[in-house]
Amino acid sequence: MDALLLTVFLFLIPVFFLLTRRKKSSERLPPGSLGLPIIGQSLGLLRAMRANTAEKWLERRITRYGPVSKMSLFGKPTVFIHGQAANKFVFNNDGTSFTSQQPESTRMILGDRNILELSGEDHKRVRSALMFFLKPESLKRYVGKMDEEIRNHLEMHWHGKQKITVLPLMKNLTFNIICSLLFGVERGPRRDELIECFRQMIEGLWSVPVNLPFTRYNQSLKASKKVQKMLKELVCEKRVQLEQKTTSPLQDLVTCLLNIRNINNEEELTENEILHNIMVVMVAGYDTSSVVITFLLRLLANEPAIHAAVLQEQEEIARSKSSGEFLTWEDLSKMKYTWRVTMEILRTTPPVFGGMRTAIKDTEYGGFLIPKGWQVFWAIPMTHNDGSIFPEPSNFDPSRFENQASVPPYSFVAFGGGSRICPGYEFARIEILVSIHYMVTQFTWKLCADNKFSRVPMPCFQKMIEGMWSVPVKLPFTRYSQSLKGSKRVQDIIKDLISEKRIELEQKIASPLQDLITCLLSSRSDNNGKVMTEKEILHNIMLVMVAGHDTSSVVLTFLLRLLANDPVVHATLLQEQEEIARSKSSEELTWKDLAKMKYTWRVVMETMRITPPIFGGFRSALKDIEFDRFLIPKGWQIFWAMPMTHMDDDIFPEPSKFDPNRFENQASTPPYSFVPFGGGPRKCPGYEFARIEILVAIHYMVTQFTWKLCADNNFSRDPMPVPTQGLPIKITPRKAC
Ligand code: HEM
Repeated sequence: MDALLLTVFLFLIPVFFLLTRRKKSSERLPPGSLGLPIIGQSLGLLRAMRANTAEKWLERRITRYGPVSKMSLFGKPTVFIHGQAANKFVFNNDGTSFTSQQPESTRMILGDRNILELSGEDHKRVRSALMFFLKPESLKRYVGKMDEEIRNHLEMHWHGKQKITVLPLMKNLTFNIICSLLFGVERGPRRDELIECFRQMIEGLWSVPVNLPFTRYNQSLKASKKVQKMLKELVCEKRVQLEQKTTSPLQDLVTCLLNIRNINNEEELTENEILHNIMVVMVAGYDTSSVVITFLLRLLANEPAIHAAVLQEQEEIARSKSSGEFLTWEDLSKMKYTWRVTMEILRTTPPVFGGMRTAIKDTEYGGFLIPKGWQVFWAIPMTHNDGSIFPEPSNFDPSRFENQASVPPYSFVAFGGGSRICPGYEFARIEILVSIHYMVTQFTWKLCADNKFSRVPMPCFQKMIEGMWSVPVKLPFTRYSQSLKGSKRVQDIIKDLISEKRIELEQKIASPLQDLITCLLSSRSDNNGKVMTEKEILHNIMLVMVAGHDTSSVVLTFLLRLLANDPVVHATLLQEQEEIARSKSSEELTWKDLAKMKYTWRVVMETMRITPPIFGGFRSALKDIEFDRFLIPKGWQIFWAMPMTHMDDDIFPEPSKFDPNRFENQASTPPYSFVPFGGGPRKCPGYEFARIEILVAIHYMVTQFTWKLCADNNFSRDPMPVPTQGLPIKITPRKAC
């Protein structure tokens, strides 16, 4: 018995110490809550990012819990730290206390030998190989090449255009620069294919890693395989060229990496390391500089004084060059004011919000424990908006970077710091400065739409639409679930809009007929004088958005396809539209002009007969009904399909023939036969709206452009009819627009 007691006692001693030690550690854990299992605070942070209030969200936590707090992000316990000292702590302890932390999806898509996954000696080796190309001494010789790419971009996408959308164009520009300088892939089909696959690949980079046929992650993995295959071929070609001395080791990043040798004269990086790091550089260089240039253009449109000062600096440089001469490294060093403006953009809207590290051992910060395996989250804006470092931080003031030495260390961290500081800094600087040089000296611009921004890569409305016709399985990775999330965001935005409009109506700043929302807010029921509820307005606005979005766009797409394939119809339609155009000076089209577009509308009708955007619809039987001697029981669905009537040769002889003239005498079309807009009390109320938008759009398209189809002509139903390749066309302006 004594022996038993002694054994139990001896067993309990370590357990006691373990428990008390654990208790002490947990007492030293930072304050805060880990929230719900798995979800934690992830949704809150993501929602705040989308609403562009992530800084405020974090500030609220700081007010509540102090400078160091715990939370749970993306399924892992996390310690949030911020400020200059926190930045220093994270940057200086990389490799000793922390390791870089990427989501599983990133590792699988970009490859496990990419620099973000590496630590210690491997990280140093790969980084110094990348830096061999990305250091200023090497990059100096590529300014001219960058210049050529940017001028080309402006020639193709800016000149001759009245309106452009900046962000997608800037992404296109930065990708083209990467292709040219980093991979030596010149313009042409190979570059186009690479761009397409790359876009698909990055879609799923931050997605939930569930590899099922319909997930984004799965699509992204497939695209990543294609990109890797293409890059592998490229690496092989470059290797042969280097061996045959038909290319120089300094030609581009790939040749540079292949040429670096270790002490045994073997390639310093393995094939996988080269591949995975080319991929990471593609991703890192694509989204960052493009965002900075976009925000610079927005700022220059809003701030005439800053624009004037940038222009003056750039014009002086332009005057010192002969026509067609490329910018040089020396020219860039003269762009001091422009770079200060860029730094202030990077301070106020850093493209990278912050980063994550994983603790590789128990570590202490600010008197609290960061347990081994936990994440550390550091956020750049918290330092950039610190008034003790940058006085009046919400003022946009480039002069704060006049004396850069006066900016305290670890305070301006848009490019990170320490051993993982962004190696693309100089590359980004060149592309931003050269782009701005040509943009300000060759163009002026004004903003068309609103100025707001959020931190979401995907437009939420598009996401909502994508899931409309999906199977309603609410799991985190399904289209349906993405769509529900998109819908929530859209609802939030519309709710805000309704509130704003309600105030504007009350204050009589807006008229009841201003738009659909003001109209619905002002409307009263004929029967009882009741107004619509907030929910009714919200849900019906959403419905109108969906109903009006996919339908007219599909009709216009199929019209363009038809007009490219049928020269006779095109010529007749063009003649009608040109007559109308000739009767006008530069004024806008009117209701009367639309009434003259008789032949065009017949073409539209025939397009909708053959390819109705809506396939059909469902009704639910409220009671047992009989149709054609059969019973449709109460509660059953009725499915009616439009094409069956539109293709009925008793009604439309030779139904597969495209013949707009069958609508010459519309009264001759039997009732209930041509039903693209439905019929009865539920007939589409957007009929006239669609008519106007289609006719106005087609008027300007045919009078200003000619076009040819590039790819195949097939289409499928998703459930709307969609050309399988989105209908790429080659357009040529007919006359100066
Ligand atoms: C304005 C443009 C850019 C900004 C603001 C930016 C920002 C950053 C930041 C903050 C980090 C560190 C993240 C961390 O420590 O967790 C980083 C890392 C990195 N950046 Fe950039 N970046 C920019 C452009 C580029 C370009 C053009 C390239 C490539 C040509 C590039 C390649 C990389 C790579 C490879 C890393 C990982 C470095 C490592 O782990 O050692 N970046 N960037």
